[in-house]
Amino acid sequence: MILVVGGAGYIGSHTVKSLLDHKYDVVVLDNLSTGHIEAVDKRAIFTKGDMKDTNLLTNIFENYSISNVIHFAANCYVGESITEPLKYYENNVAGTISLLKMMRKHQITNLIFSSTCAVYGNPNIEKINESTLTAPINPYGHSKLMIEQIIKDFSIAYRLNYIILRYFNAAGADHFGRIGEDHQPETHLIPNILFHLLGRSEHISVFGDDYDTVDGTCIRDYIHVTDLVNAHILALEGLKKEKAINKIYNVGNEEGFTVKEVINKCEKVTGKEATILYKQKRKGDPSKLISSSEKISKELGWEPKYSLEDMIETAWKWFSRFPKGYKSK
Ligand SMILES: NC(=O)c1ccc[n+]([C@@H]2O[C@H](COP(=O)([O-])OP(=O)(O)OC[C@H]3O[C@@H](n4cnc5c(N)ncnc54)[C@H](O)[C@@H]3O)[C@@H](O)[C@H]2O)c1
Ligand SMILES: O=c1ccn([C@@H]2O[C@H](COP(=O)(O)OP(=O)(O)O[C@H]3O[C@H](CO)[C@H](O)[C@H](O)[C@H]3O)[C@@H](O)[C@H]2O)c(=O)[nH]1
Repeated sequence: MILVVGGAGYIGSHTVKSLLDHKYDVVVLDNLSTGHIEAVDKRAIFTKGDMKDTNLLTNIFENYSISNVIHFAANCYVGESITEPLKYYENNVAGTISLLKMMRKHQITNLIFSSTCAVYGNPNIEKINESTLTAPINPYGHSKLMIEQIIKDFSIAYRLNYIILRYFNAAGADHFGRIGEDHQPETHLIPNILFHLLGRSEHISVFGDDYDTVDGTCIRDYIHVTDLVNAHILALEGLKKEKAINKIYNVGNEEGFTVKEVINKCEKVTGKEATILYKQKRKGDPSKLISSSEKISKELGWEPKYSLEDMIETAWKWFSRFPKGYKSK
């Protein structure tokens, strides 16, 4: 049985569905701070609660035969992490320590952890690989890098097999439009462009237009949530065969798009025209992040299947059907 911590969130809920489709039994633990009960597939066992609640974790580990933990739970907004750093260190770092302690106590030895390209900070290179220097520029990135170190040290001292996945920018939704991205407030670029194109906001804000990039706006590497989910399925299978143990992998498309290019692509897919409002740079934003995902391709056989267009199309399908997210269901 797999314990998915944070399984009611955006990436977690898509992963839960796929795990169940792959015939894994799943228990979800989520405090619903940013997640949604409606996003959790009914075939999974759902427990509402916090990963810092040791009694609750004891109950879960005593009642279910958990072989692996997939850990998505975190606060994950770059901007908010600058204004509320303690929230990030407490929930992300202290929360993970609590989870690890309980895993140790109950002899659960397999972990997949959601890290981020934010651990690299603002590297001035074309493609980032796993050996690129880690130098976060915001508390969110710092919190994730601290957790990576804690997991490594924990694994040396006690028995733990781990895989750390450093995702680039997740986007898109389930291809059947059943679940999607629903954050309150939404800070991510693609949903905000699509909300605007749906008529739910007057304009799309673009944060900064004088970065050192082709058109002055930030470059990111967007990866379809389904491709990310597939990386977890492969990681789980890798851990089972012990061939990928204690590794860190980037997960991205190896292609960068500026904010303006993403807006253009959204206009093309939806056939609607956006009104852009240029604003100040957002604090803590690196100018360019593009992945090299060669390592995970070589070692786990992972390949991304979906383009930026696919991400926008599936997100558009989700937002058009459920313009108020899970509340409209
Ligand atoms: N979305 C991205 O582009 C992106 C990129 C890189 C890394 N990540 C990482 O992937 C993971 C999932 O991201 P997401 O976009 O799905 O975020 P999300 O906010 O949609 O999901 C996080 C889930 O964790 C739950 N949660 C938070 N704190 C908890 C706690 N203390 N106990 C129990 N549950 C708790 C939330 O309720 C939510 O359901 C995060 O760890 C994030 O840092 C996301
Ligand atoms: O309304 C918006 C929203 C975003 N942006 C810009 O679009 C780019 C992407 O921003 P997002 O907020 O969509 O994504 P981030 O790169 O800030 O962060 C996301 O990806 C990171 C990894 O890069 C983290 O892991 C994090 O969890 C996740 O939120 C940034 O340059 C941002 O300034 C805008 O111009 N307007």
